[in-house]
Amino acid sequence: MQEHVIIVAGGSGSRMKSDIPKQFLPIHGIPVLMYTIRAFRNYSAQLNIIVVLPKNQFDFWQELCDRRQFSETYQLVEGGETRFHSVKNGLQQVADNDGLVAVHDGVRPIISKDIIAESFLKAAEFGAAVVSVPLKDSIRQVGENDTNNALNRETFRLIQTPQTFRLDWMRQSFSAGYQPTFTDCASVLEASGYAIHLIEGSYENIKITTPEDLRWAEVYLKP
Ligand SMILES: Nc1ccn([C@@H]2O[C@H](COP(=O)(O)OP(=O)(O)OP(=O)(O)O)[C@@H](O)[C@H]2O)c(=O)n1
Ligand SMILES: C[C@](O)(CO)[C@H](O)COP(=O)(O)O
Repeated sequence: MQEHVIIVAGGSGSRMKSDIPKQFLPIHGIPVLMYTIRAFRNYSAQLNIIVVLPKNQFDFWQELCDRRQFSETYQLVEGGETRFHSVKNGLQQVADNDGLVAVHDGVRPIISKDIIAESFLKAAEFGAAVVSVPLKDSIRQVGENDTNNALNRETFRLIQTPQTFRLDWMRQSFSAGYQPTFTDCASVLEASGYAIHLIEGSYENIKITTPEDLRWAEVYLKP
């Protein structure tokens, strides 16, 4: 079955508050997005890789690639207003309808070959495979008037990417339209009635969101 990945890097990185978009920030001198693309290429030479970036960052990205002689093969696609729209733009570049498509955050560079392989394997079996980890901290729900109450953390999971799906399920779900509650692809497919199969992720598979995440990424990533 043909495998595809849409690596979304079309966001603005507002929480990082950096001068350059967080997907381009250097870790050991190498831009974050290059680690992410390489992780998927190392998984498979046959994988169809689609990278989504804001149109106004294409030239800067090309400069970075030239400077670092980064020559991995992938299709470059323009980002959208929200993550949902960026994924949808990426999906339009996939010609196939029978294969599997993984969606991964461009700013999750510490993704292992084993997790990528498992996500495709389980998506082939269940139709929808989403990477997750159990909570290590306690959890409380906050309410009005400064109230809060304990919840059972065993009943929760933190959701990561890759999130991998049958292509026909993806197309059907993304054609149903955007809802502001969508924070990932799993929520989009769930809204269309598809069951999500959770698979084990990794605590190292962090999403680079705020400045301290960069320091962890430096520790986990080898130059
Ligand atoms: N319109 C958007 C918004 C987000 N993303 C991507 O979705 C991933 C997860 O989003 P997040 O970490 O929230 O990235 P940003 O939206 O860039 O960050 P922030 O929310 O801090 O502005 C990132 O790889 C981001 O580039 C995207 O492709 N297109
Ligand atoms: C897709 C995601 O990384 C799964 O944890 C997350 O939902 C992205 O959320 P964000 O609000 O775009 O950071």
